[in-house]
Amino acid sequence: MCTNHDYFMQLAADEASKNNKTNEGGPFGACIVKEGELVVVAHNLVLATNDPTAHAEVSAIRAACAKLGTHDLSGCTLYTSCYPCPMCLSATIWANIKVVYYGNLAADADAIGFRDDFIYDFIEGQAVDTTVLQLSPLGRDKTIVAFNEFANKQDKTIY
Ligand SMILES: Nc1ccnc(=O)[nH]1
Repeated sequence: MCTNHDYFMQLAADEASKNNKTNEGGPFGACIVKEGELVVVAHNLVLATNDPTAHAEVSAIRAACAKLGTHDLSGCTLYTSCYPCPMCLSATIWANIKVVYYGNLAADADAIGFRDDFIYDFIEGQAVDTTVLQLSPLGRDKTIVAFNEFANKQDKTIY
């Protein structure tokens, strides 16, 4: 069991290292495992795809969902070379992944120039630089319409 854990984390770590040679994105790798079997290995693709959301974990979730043909990764385990950023943590929860193993800490990512820690601070209202994002309410009377329709919809899917 311990051997498998080490094996899957090594896959994630090697995938992260690859990016230092190919420059497809930051040094982050991840893999998703189901019932002890590898589903996908993925790495950060932010630079290769011009997609700021293409973190290793999101890329792994997208690939696993495509491969398994579902939006629901219940029963899957995520191994990631770094503690997930808030976006990836949310994506993990949305995907119903319940078990995550991480290698590096958010502080380790901060130490090499990534803003993981900063975003956590921002969400907690503790960021020093609050000019990074202006977040204002607007037009709820317009937007609530679709929510009211959904509330009354008979054939809805909740995820
Ligand atoms: N934890 C992470 C931070 C930034 N990029 C990633 O792919 N992963």
